Amino acid sequence: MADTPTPSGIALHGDAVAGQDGVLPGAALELLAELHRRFDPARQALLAARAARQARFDAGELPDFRADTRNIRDADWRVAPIPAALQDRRVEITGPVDRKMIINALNSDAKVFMADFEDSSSPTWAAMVEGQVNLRDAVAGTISFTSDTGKQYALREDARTVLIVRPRGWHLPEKHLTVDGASISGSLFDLALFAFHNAASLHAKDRGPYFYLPKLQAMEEAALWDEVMAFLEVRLGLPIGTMKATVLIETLPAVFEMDEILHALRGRIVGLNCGRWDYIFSYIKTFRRHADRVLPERSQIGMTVPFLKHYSELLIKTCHRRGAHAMGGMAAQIPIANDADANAAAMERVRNDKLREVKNGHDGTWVAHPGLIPIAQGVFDEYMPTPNQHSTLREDVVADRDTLIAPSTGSITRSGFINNVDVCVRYLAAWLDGLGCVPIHHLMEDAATAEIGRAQLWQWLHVGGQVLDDGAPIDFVLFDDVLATVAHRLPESGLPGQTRIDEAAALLGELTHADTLADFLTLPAYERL
Ligand SMILES: CC(=O)SCCNC(=O)CCNC(=O)[C@H](O)C(C)(C)COP(=O)(O)OP(=O)(O)OC[C@H]1O[C@@H](n2cnc3c(N)ncnc32)[C@H](O)[C@@H]1OP(=O)(O)O
Ligand SMILES: O=CC(=O)O
Ligand SMILES: [Mg+2]
Repeated sequence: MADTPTPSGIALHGDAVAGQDGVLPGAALELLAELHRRFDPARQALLAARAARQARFDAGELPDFRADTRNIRDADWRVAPIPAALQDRRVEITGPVDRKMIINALNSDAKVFMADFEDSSSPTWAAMVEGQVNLRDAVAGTISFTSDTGKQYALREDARTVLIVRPRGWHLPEKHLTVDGASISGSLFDLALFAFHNAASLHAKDRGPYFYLPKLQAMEEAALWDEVMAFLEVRLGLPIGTMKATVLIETLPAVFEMDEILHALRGRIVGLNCGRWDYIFSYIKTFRRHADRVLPERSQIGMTVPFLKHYSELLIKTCHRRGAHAMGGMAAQIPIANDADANAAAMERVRNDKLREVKNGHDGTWVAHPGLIPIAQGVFDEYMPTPNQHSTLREDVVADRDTLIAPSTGSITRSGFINNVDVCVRYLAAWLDGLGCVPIHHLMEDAATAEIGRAQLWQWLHVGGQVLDDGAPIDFVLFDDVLATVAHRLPESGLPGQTRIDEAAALLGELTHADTLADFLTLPAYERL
């Protein structure tokens, strides 16, 4: 690793990648350093608060609404008006920040493209820097790409899809840039660099900049985002409130602070989103020591399971009361080539998922693949003739603490157990190889979906007393045997990440045997990138 000398206190680590000098000029580095010095102590304190809260959950406490913020929940207030470009968000496509993906997504008929530095990105230095280059070119309208087969890609002149960027979550460091010897936060790096390069141009077009904020756990974390954005607005000469945010409610603690999160960002927030996959992961993580709330295998945890149904409906009620969008989430099915029946069944599942969302009152939804846009759009066009449905107040929804954390019934089958191991190893291998989103067994898998399998394996093995539906105990003999079989079989499979299978299996073994559930799979994995 070569270190590149830069302005005082700032160091770049690792081999320089194409486009790095353009993305990280001195002025951008100075801005990042200033952000780090100003805001990193607060970020560290918030991460420590997460750990302290989890320790209380581990000791038996249950999450609940906060007593000290009752006045925020009870008072009548609304979020700032939503800009024209974000009024209608019925279909949002998401995807990692590689060049072809960005062009295809912005050329799609989706209302929004969420360019993702988070769940669907493996944060190699090259991917993070190239992602900034690609987005800068996309905003400038000059992005183009030629594939290995010679296919040319460019933005359509009439492309109208609105860009929203999702930076990494507060927990993730960017180790290739240190300030005074400490890694900068991935969140600050992604958001600030994107704003530095594109804010003026987007603002001039009434297009933002707009952001999706992931994995928040508390209103204080939202308040920190608000401070960061206000600071950047001043530095970049934008009116306060120009940067708009949509917050993913994808952790269990956050569902108890939805009003508070909207309130903390009320000058700039336009909606909340049901990030269902991380939410399921967070439910498992929060209750990792609670044997009475162990979830069944992943295939049995659909959005109609009580704790998920109540969460999504309360999100709609909360948002609409405050004048904010209540965005739905991602169905994991993707088109299946070469098997018409399987494809029809997968598309029907997506359609039913979107139908449930629009009928419940969501204002829009996510798709993982362009082939799903017509399905989602068809359903929302049919049931939502207006740009959004904020007038659906859902005052009928009663979601108290107990319903939001309700235990689930179901089973753990042998194939469900094996599937968790198999998907985790395949996904981790791809991630270590630089791919953050891959199709596995015809489903979209990203960091959030993989976390479910990883956390379940740990919990099933550590909470005690778990058995498969055939009566076999879930123990380390079973796990080690399945892991060895999977790791032995996979190298034959011709998958992305094939060369990292052994490393992925070793990491899963280590994480699953550890006495404590690691907070995020991506933290130990990042050390190996
Ligand atoms: C839990 C969460 O956080 S959800 C949000 C994070 N997850 C995502 O964003 C999912 C993004 N989706 C993807 O990465 C991909 O769709 C995958 C990995 C699931 C499947 O990818 P592939 O197997 O390559 O799909 P497939 O071969 O069918 O792609 C067909 C075409 O659609 C394009 N495409 C696929 N997905 C997307 C997308 N999300 N956005 C734009 N274009 C896309 C491909 O680039 C390809 O283009 P081409 O014909 O010009 O070559
Ligand atoms: O980010 C989305 C999720 O479901 O997790
Ligand atoms: Mg997520």
